[in-house]
Amino acid sequence: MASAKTRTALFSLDCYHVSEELGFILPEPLEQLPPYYQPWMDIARRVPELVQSHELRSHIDKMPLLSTAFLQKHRELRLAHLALSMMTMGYVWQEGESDTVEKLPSALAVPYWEVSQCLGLPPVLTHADAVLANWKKKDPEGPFDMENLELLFSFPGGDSVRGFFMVTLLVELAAVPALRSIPIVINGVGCGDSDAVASALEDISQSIEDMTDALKLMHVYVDPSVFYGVMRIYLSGWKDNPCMPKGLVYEGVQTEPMEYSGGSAAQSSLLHCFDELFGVKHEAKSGSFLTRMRTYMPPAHKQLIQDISLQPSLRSFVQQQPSEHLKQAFHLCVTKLLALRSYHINVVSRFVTVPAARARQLRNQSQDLEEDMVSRAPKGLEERGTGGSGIMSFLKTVRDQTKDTFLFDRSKEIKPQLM
Ligand code: HEM
Repeated sequence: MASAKTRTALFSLDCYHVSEELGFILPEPLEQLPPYYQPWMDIARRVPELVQSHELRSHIDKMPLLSTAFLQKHRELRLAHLALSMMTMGYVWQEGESDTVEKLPSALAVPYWEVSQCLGLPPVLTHADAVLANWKKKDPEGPFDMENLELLFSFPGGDSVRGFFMVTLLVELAAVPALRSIPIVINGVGCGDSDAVASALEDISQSIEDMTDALKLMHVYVDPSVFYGVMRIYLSGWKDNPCMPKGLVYEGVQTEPMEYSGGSAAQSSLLHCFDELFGVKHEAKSGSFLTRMRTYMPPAHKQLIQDISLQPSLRSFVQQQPSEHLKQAFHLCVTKLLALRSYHINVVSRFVTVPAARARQLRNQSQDLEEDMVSRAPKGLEERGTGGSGIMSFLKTVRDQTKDTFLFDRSKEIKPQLM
């Protein structure tokens, strides 16, 4: 039996807004705000059609300036942040990269800023909005799967938008067993129980493999040309973005422009948790991008990552213990994480690099560009992720740093599908 001292020191997920069943996913997101906020909801729900008819900006310009005082509960604030984010991205990118805006009007900017302050999120669309809080079950009693899930809000791009956000949601869901095992690993290290740690690490490695399998669904549900040519711009931000070099003025908040990165699954807390748990050390430039991405997460999730990083090192524990079983389990985790990152690079290549090359080729041939969706994609984003990173070099550096976490050089022996 654990002593009172060790019991009080046990690590648990209780205070980090992590759900037992859904992990970082917001459980049962609200679908409606109090009736006072109907003007927001009416516009936010129509973003795809209003962008396509070039009317979103004029609707938002006529919107009343509403008080945020009637938004109290966490789920209300999350829904408000999501709705305001969708409107903001649509407003900024309605005319593509060539005719962006310098200012967000105060009726949008002021409440957006206030809601963001309450939640500790930035005033831009984040992974926590578009994925974690943007879902409902068609049949509330039915399963949490592709057929039974739908979006609360969307962008132009039809089924591919749903596919992109929902597949990402399913990746989050696949990681829940891994999240649940993190306290078992930390507590096992704390009391020197190498069997418990090994078994929890095996569960984590299985869960990471399931994340990779879920990510494979991207190819089923998302059309790369629609992703690249139509919807990707709406995820883009106004930091490190050549289309908006000055950033964006939030009217009524501050006269100076502000810069924020767009939505990216680099803002998902999952891999940040695994990196801290396994002791993956990132190189300076990619590490600082990833650290900056943590400021785009709900504060409780960011805190969890931070607290995992403060625990005694799992990697050193595995090194010191004589158990071969433990070493194997740790290696399996790093191998699966490496395989996930390698597979993700494949996905990015298919959804960004290949369409970008095609768009360049079409431009050089100066063909009838309107014919092809990819050629309508913003040129400024060709080399960049929506989070603003220089894509491939960043992703490959992060993947290679993961390899350095092996206790000894097994990377050649294990042969994950590296590119
Ligand atoms: C079509 C699908 C996807 C594309 C095109 C894509 C693209 C990208 C890009 C361009 C980056 C670089 C950072 C940035 O500037 O945004 C990135 C980073 C990242 N993405 Fe994705 N992504 C996709 C799906 C996903 C999914 C479903 C996940 C899982 C939750 C994910 C997890 C990550 C992570 C964790 C990073 C940070 C780098 C790392 O830790 O390895 N991505 N992604």
